[in-house]
Amino acid sequence: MSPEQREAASHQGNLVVLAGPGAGKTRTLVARIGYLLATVSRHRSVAAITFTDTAATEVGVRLRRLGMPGGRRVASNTIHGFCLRHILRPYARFTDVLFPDQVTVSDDKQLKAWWEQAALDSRMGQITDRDITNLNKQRRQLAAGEDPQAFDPRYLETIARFQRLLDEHQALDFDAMTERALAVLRSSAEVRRMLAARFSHLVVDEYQDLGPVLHAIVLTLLASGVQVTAVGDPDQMMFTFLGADARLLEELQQRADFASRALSVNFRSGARLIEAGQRVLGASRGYRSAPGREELGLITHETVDDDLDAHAAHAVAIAQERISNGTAPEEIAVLYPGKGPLLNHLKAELDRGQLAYDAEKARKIPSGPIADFVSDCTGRHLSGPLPGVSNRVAGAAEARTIMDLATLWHRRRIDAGLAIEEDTPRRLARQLTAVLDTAAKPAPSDPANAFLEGLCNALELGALAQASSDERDHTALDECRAVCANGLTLAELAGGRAPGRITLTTYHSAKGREFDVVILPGLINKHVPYYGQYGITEAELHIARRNFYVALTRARHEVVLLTGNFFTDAWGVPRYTSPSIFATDVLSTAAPASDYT
Ligand SMILES: Nc1ncnc2c1ncn2[C@@H]1O[C@H](COP(=O)(O)OP(=O)(O)OP(=O)(O)O)[C@@H](O)[C@H]1O
Repeated sequence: MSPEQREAASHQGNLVVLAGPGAGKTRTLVARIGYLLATVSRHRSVAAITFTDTAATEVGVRLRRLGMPGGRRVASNTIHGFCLRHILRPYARFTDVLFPDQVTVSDDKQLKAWWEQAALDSRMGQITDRDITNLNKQRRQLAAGEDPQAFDPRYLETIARFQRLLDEHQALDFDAMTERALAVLRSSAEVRRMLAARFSHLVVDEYQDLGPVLHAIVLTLLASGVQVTAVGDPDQMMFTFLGADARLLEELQQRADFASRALSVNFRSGARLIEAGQRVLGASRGYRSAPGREELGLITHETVDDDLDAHAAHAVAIAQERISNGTAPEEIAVLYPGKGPLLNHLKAELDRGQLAYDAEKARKIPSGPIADFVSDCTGRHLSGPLPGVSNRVAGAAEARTIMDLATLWHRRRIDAGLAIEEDTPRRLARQLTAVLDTAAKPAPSDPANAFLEGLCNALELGALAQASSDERDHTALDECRAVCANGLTLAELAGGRAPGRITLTTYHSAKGREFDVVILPGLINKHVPYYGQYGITEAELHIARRNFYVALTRARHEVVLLTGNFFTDAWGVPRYTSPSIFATDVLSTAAPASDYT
């Protein structure tokens, strides 16, 4: 670990860690949890909240690798998992907060139908998906304690009616979990005391994107004596449309009872690329490359004097050239701003060039506990008996051990009411070994079909999925089978990137990932940043800039910028403009303003 990572990991007391791209957030966070476990009473625990299930699992895996298993002393969850397991299930019954014994998280289709009904009943009329996103954002602000007077009364009524529909059907969505967990905390000093007695620390990752309800939960626990570590990067905030707000992290930073540390070494990218990122931000954050790294990184710029189809053809030609020069296809990403003509042209050109690629959402494995378990088993199957030492799958989380998987499986069987008396993690581990450690060594590019079937049969996953309280599990195995029938490889089922395929994805979905080469076609003003019918607002420009920044900072060695002056928009209207202001910023020779804030 670097000195600044070490210092952040071993700080005493409440802490905000500002970590730029490639700063090794996960490594620092895990080391901090390890440090906290070692320095507080062994009767107390640390709660870690991460953005995704995969990240929550990764924390446990890495702790074990550090030789600090933590066991029951680390509660590593997503925000929803934390609310469910550590607040609602144990404590809701001691308060007036409604919480069904049998938790079923309703699926999106059902939730949409209830939102539509609520909107009709409150005379809001027909609503779109965008309205639902907006209603949910306002619902979060209300739950966090914002003044209802500031909201449109029709919105308020729709939200109240929607919540009544959830109650009537004994149903929940993910927001209801956080809202109700906060209500439990606020309504009972006893519960707050019990949580503070158990958890000495709460460590939260990706704080900039977690929103106002989590922030209110954090402040409530803080006031009850739990120490808090918040890790984040306001420059990479991407969930504004869900209510994320960089001011929440700032609010913690400004408190007298918090210290603040910045991780300014970027272990991912060469110095030239790091500099380019700061030019896009228009501010120097003081980021620098790893000590001793001589390779500066490459910024390649080409002007394309034609429409978006030519940008696509050019991007594909560059990818092909990098592959013929020795870059692995799975280490190349072509990133685009969003749906539209550029994406269609890119797909057509990739097909024409017979370049295998993974497009966002195609061949996507479902989410949820059973699907994650299948992924974890596949990761272990590929890594063999020495996970972490051999066969790391590009883009996948580190493989779990057989014993971890057996414990997970055991827990799921108990939750589903399927456990039998002979079920011990050790016996289950033997069963798992028989399926996962096969005589013939699997290759990441092997089709996943047969392995999935073998796994489902040997572990009776069908019954487990049907009995699960998480609705996503009911369809997860069929969805897995459907993508496997489509030629999914073992590497992909393990949550990684398919060997031999380049990645084609949006700036947004590139978050948290890294590639050797990042190709950015279509950098033309009004296309990037995108101008809607009425132009672009200051706030939208900020969001677009942050998204571009995230895209740019994914590269280890090379960024390719394809700029132009002309494109035909989604309505077939030709637009004559200039190279994207973001690309111009990257290419400008001026040093970024020095205003570290
Ligand atoms: N102290 C270190 N020494 C060497 N390599 C490191 C160190 N810390 C992190 N790394 C490596 O740097 C890379 C970036 O780390 P990581 O992906 O955790 O960054 P991050 O903070 O999550 O970045 P981002 O916010 O951009 O997604 C990884 O390949 C990681 O293994």
